[in-house]
Amino acid sequence: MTTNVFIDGGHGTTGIEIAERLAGRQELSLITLDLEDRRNAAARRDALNAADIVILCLPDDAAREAVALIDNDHTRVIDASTAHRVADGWTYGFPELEPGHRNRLAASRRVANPGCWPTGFLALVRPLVLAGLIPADWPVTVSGASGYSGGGKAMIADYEGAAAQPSAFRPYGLSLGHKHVPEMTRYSGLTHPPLFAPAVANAYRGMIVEVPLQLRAMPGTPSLADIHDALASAYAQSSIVTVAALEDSAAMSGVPLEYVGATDRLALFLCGNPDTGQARLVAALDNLGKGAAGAAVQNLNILAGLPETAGLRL
Ligand SMILES: NC(=O)C1=CN([C@@H]2O[C@H](COP(=O)(O)OP(=O)(O)OC[C@H]3O[C@@H](n4cnc5c(N)ncnc54)[C@H](OP(=O)(O)O)[C@@H]3O)[C@@H](O)[C@H]2O)C=CC1
Ligand SMILES: CC(=O)N[C@@H](CCC(=O)OP(=O)(O)O)C(=O)O
Repeated sequence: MTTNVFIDGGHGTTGIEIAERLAGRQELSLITLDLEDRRNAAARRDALNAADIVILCLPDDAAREAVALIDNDHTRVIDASTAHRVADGWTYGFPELEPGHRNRLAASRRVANPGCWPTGFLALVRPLVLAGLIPADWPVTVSGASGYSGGGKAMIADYEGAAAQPSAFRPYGLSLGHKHVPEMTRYSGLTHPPLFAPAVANAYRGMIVEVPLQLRAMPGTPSLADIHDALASAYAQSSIVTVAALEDSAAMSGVPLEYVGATDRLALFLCGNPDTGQARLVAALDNLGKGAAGAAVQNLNILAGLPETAGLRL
C-alpha cells in the first residue's frame, strides 16, 4: 500500500528539498501540481483532499488557508510554517523532544514542524531542563548564525539577485520578538523566554546555534561532565543527533557553519573551561535539513509507520 503525499508550496525552497528526499521511494506516491497551478486554490483543494499526508511549505497565512481547504477527516498534515507550532490540537514535530514524544507524533493528525533555530536550541536545552541541570526559571541566552536560505525565496533574492548587496554577517531580531521564541519557551520547559540573538551569514545554507552557560552560578554548579552525560544519554539511540565526546569538542578550533553540509544531521558540541565554570553548548545543522526538509520527511515517516530515517541524508 502506498501513502499519497502532497507538498503544498512544493515549488519553494523547502518544498523542493522535501521532494528531492522523497524521489524514488516506492512506498510513497507524490501528488504534484504544475508550477503555474501552485497558487490555484481549486487545484490545491483537490490535491489536499486526495492526499493521505500533506506537507505545507507555505507562508503562515497560506498554511492556515490550506488547512481550511481540507474538508475530509482522513488527510493528515505536517505544517513547516510557524502558523501552528504552539496551537491547540497540533503536536510539535520534534521526535527527539523527550521520551514518548515520538509515539504522540505517530498518533497525530496535525503536526507542526519546528523552526530551524528552535531545533538546535531545544536539542541542547530540553534534556538539561528535564534532568534538572538548568532550572526552569534560569535566564537562558541563545545566539547563532544561519544561512540566508532560511529566509526562503525572498532572502535568497536579497543575497543573490541582481541588486543584491549581501552583508557577511548581519545580526537581526533586534527587538527580541522573533517568531521562534514562543516555541522555544514552551517546548524547552523554561518559564521565561530565552534571550534570542540570531544572525544571518553570507552562506546559502548551514546553521550554528549556541547556548552559553555560566555553570558556576547555577544551582548545584553542574560540571561539564554532568551536562555532557545528560546530552549523550538523551541521543544515545539517535542516528540523526550526535553528541561529540568532550575531548573531541575541546580539540576543535571552531565549529564551522558548514559542519553537517547539506545533510539532515544535527551535531552537538559542549566546550568549556572548568577553571572559570563557563560552558558553550553548540548545535550545528542545515537550516534546510534537520531545520526544515529533513525534519518534515522524518515526521512523514513516523506518521506513515515507515522507517524513521528513510530518505534522509545522513
Ligand atoms: N527556508 C528555511 O530554512 C525554512 C523554512 N521554513 C518555513 O517553511 C515555509 C516555506 O518556506 P520556504 O520554502 O523557505 O519559502 P519560499 O518562499 O522559498 O517558498 C514558498 C512557496 O510557497 C508558495 N506560496 C506562497 N503563497 C502561496 C499561496 N497563497 N498559495 C499557494 N502557494 C503559495 C510560493 O509561491 P511563489 O513561487 O509564487 O512565491 C513558494 O513556492 C515557510 O513557512 C517557512 O517559514 C521552516 C524552517 C526552515
Ligand atoms: C535566516 C532567517 O531569516 N531565518 C528565518 C527562520 C527560518 C525558519 O525556521 O522558518 P520558519 O519561518 O518556518 O520558522 C527567520 O529567522 O525568520
